[in-house]
Amino acid sequence: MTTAAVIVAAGRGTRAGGGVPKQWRPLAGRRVADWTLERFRAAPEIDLIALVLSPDDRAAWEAFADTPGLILARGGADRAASVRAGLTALDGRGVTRVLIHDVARPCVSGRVIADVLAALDTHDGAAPGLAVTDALWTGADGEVTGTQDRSGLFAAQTPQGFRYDAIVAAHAAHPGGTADDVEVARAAGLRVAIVPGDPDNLKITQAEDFARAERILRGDMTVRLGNGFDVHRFGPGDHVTLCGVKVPHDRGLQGHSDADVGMHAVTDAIYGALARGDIGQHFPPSDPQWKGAASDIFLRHAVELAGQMGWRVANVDCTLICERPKVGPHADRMRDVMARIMGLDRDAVSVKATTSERLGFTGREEGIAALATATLVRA
Ligand SMILES: Nc1ccn([C@@H]2O[C@H](COP(=O)(O)OP(=O)(O)OP(=O)(O)O)[C@@H](O)[C@H]2O)c(=O)n1
Ligand SMILES: C[C@](O)(CO)[C@H](O)COP(=O)(O)O
Repeated sequence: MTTAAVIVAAGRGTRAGGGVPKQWRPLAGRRVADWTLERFRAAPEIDLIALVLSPDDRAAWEAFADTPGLILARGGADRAASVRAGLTALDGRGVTRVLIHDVARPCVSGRVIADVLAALDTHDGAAPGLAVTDALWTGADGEVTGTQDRSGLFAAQTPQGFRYDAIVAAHAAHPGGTADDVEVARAAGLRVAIVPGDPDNLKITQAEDFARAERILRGDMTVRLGNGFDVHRFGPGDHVTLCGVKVPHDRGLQGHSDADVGMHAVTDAIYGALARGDIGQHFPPSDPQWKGAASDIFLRHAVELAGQMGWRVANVDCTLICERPKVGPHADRMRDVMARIMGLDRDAVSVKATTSERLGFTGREEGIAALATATLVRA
């Protein structure tokens, strides 16, 4: 089963104003589109994403051109035409389920994505909806002209999910002019389930919606913590590399890279705070290009990834566990080296050491272990 997302981002955002289409405007430290894409990249169920762009948004085409897992499609004159372009771009890729989402809904949650997909087990389509709770009026010339029955009414959200072949056929058969893809699906006779929507999953439409979305995203989580742990065994050699510093020793540390156990633990703590796996996933030991690699490559990558995801490292704390070599005389140099790599002040980087009282593998001087904690804050 291959699950794709079509994110339609070819609109002009005329109601939001601002001189730039709303998806390219800043929001809580990133662009609206970056938040939306990140939400789908973070969803474990999503295998690939088609991003539908306006031919006029040349900078976006260039920026996203070589992004792995992202297929770019040329948008049309209205939303439905852009959806069709996204669906066509997925043709021949074995897609069985597709979620269609407005780029202008950057606060969509993993819960909503999962619920829509789960409902596709029993329905041809599924979409989040919020039961209307306010009274509904009709009005004209600034006056109320009547009250509408709100029972059974829902406010429709995205992502709207469908079996891929069914929604492609439904769009091909529809003359156009629809509000959303659920309308297209129902016109083709498909059954669409309503799953609980999320009040925070707003569509940025008017200028004032940016402030609400910003509050939601910033309030989402402002601090993240991650931990890292690593061990390397001793082997032949005349030095060890710890937290980027070459320390003379009567043995070396063994590993695929330079075996910098401290820097590896710090790197893993950052990946951990981002919930993005560990060094081995990003730099597989089976790949010969990382043999003997200096570990600053890994740490730089983790810090860059944090930036791309809207986070910055605030501080790290690393504890090296070994009987020898003595770390204390080198600790400040280690802090300086790692601070420079991460773009931090030395005060935000702690390196300390302990023995294990001659107990265990570190006590027997078979290897060195390292523990690290990283704090990330919103960039
Ligand atoms: N030709 C179009 C029109 C709209 N959309 C996308 O459809 C979604 C919902 O549309 P809407 O909120 O109406 O966005 P805009 O069309 O950009 O806004 P406006 O109507 O204010 O211009 C948005 O993600 C928008 O980018 C699209 O991909 N192609
Ligand atoms: C698809 C949609 O998000 C459902 O609420 C919405 O209809 C799209 O926005 P528009 O303002 O109607 O173009």
